[in-house]
Amino acid sequence: MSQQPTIIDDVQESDGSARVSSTNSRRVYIFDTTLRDGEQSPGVSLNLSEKIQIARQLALLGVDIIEAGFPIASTGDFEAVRGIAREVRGVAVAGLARANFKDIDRAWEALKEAEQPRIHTFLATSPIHMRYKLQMEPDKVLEMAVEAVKYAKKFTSDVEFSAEDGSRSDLDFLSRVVEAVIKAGATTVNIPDTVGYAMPQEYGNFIRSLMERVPNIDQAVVSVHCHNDLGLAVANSLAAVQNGVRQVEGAINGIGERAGNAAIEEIVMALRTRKDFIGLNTNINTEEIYRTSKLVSKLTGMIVQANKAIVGKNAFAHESGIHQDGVLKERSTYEIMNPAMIGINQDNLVLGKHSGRHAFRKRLGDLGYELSEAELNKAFVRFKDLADKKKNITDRDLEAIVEEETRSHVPVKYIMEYFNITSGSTIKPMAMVGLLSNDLLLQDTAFGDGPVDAIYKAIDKIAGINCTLLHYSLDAITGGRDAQGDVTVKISNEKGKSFIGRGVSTDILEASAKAYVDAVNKLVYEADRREE
Ligand SMILES: CC(=O)SCCNC(=O)CCNC(=O)[C@H](O)C(C)(C)COP(=O)(O)OP(=O)(O)OC[C@H]1O[C@@H](n2cnc3c(N)ncnc32)[C@H](O)[C@@H]1OP(=O)(O)O
Ligand SMILES: CC(C)C(=O)C(=O)O
Ligand SMILES: [Mg+2]
Repeated sequence: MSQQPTIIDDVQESDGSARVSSTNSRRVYIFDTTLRDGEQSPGVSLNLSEKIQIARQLALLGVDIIEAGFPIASTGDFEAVRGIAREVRGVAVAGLARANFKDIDRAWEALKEAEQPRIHTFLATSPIHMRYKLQMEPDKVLEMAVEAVKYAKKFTSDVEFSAEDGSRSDLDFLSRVVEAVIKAGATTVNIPDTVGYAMPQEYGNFIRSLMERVPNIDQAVVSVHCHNDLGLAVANSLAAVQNGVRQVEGAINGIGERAGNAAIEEIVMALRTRKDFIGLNTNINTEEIYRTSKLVSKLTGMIVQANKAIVGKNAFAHESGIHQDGVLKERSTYEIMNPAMIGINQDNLVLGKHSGRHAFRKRLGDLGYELSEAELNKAFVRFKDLADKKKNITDRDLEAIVEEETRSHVPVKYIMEYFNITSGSTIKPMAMVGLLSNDLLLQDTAFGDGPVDAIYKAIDKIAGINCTLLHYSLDAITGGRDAQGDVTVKISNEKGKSFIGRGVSTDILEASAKAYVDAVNKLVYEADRREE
């Protein structure tokens, strides 16, 4: 791999902002484009208040620059950039503009109230884009790029120029463009891999060669902006960083045009976790990563895949017994990052059919159960049977297993005999329930807020109890139209003691009724014992 950059401290400019010569800093600037390129994801459209909410969270996360939008694109985009520029402090706010005066004027109009406004102007430099899209000769492109930067510079000292499709550009021509735009005043030059075509080593070498060729390169921060068409956006960004780049552009959760942008959370955590290897820092408050990811996912509607690095639901979950045992003994056996660093505080041991006794005992311990070795072994067998049938084993399932193991001696006072429901859109649901007790059929009726509630109230009347329903959950044990409904309820008596009940049936009302009767039997047994 390429050589490490020389490491010295950041320097502060007279305006207080850190502007550094690319290879000389330990610091990598994080330029977030979730609200611009991220919003270019098909199907994503954020309104003003959603964009401001995300921008505020990005500021908390500690990104250095928020690209808030492309002001000329629409009134909505203009207002979002202006709103963020006005309201979000402590971070640079950028607006995108094509290399023309009209776009730059509009961008400045939106940005002018920002604490640190940045105009980001761009123009493609690859033969394919210049010939077919722009339909311009390279010299004209160079001239337009310079004019755009000079014009933007009239408004703000902070001007970024992006050579769109930079990675597919001719190195000599690109070097001329980069040198010229820096001379014109660009303080950041970005070399995007616009179509996600580059390979990490190739891109790293390309960036290094470019930086070696441009004599005034030290007067600007060199940046990259990688797309994920071949799944290499993060790898390419890191290769560029290792070759001297000090600004990385990306989006939260990797959203963006087509296959998306480099995922900021992955770049940041790679730099943090492998600081021993790369030797560079960011200013990111990593504990805010998970919250930011959740917010972006919720507001954009772009679901994060479970196995997505850093922020996916499974990113820190261990399901296999051998891994769980290792993690319980020493986390670093299977965890290269502490999830708390990312702001994830959930339990990372997921119980399933591949789990072992160590994890099972630990979870039961967390739920407050201390089982003898024999009880644990019996419960573990039942747990494995259930895990073979059911994908997600919940804490309620575990409680039900333990309850059944440790309270299996509870005599069954009531047996569900039948229930009938009267329900409809214009009447309050009513249930008639029959329970057998010592061969006697006990019946009663009750109204409820729904059919399940009506059944439960009728059962309460028959058993003469007054209890509180603490929890109700319904899972499908098997898939398909004939799926078995598995209901777990948790009720408590007037002293606050809780009892779990379970019922299984293809009819979910029947499963609900059976679960409740099961819990009620435990509750009345406890009450009868107290009276004796
Ligand atoms: C790699 C990127 O992500 S670039 C950003 C992509 N994002 C977007 O395009 C989202 C916002 N875009 C829009 O709302 C619209 O495309 C607008 C408002 C910017 C422009 O709309 P229109 O004026 O109708 O033009 P349209 O989008 O059809 O075509 C783009 C025009 O800009 C030109 N152009 C493209 N890039 C640049 C550039 N960087 N600088 C100057 N001109 C450019 C094209 O050559 C084309 O010009 P032509 O009309 O002379 O052929
Ligand atoms: C506008 C530029 C930076 C871009 O989004 C790209 O090249 O992908
Ligand atoms: Mg892009």
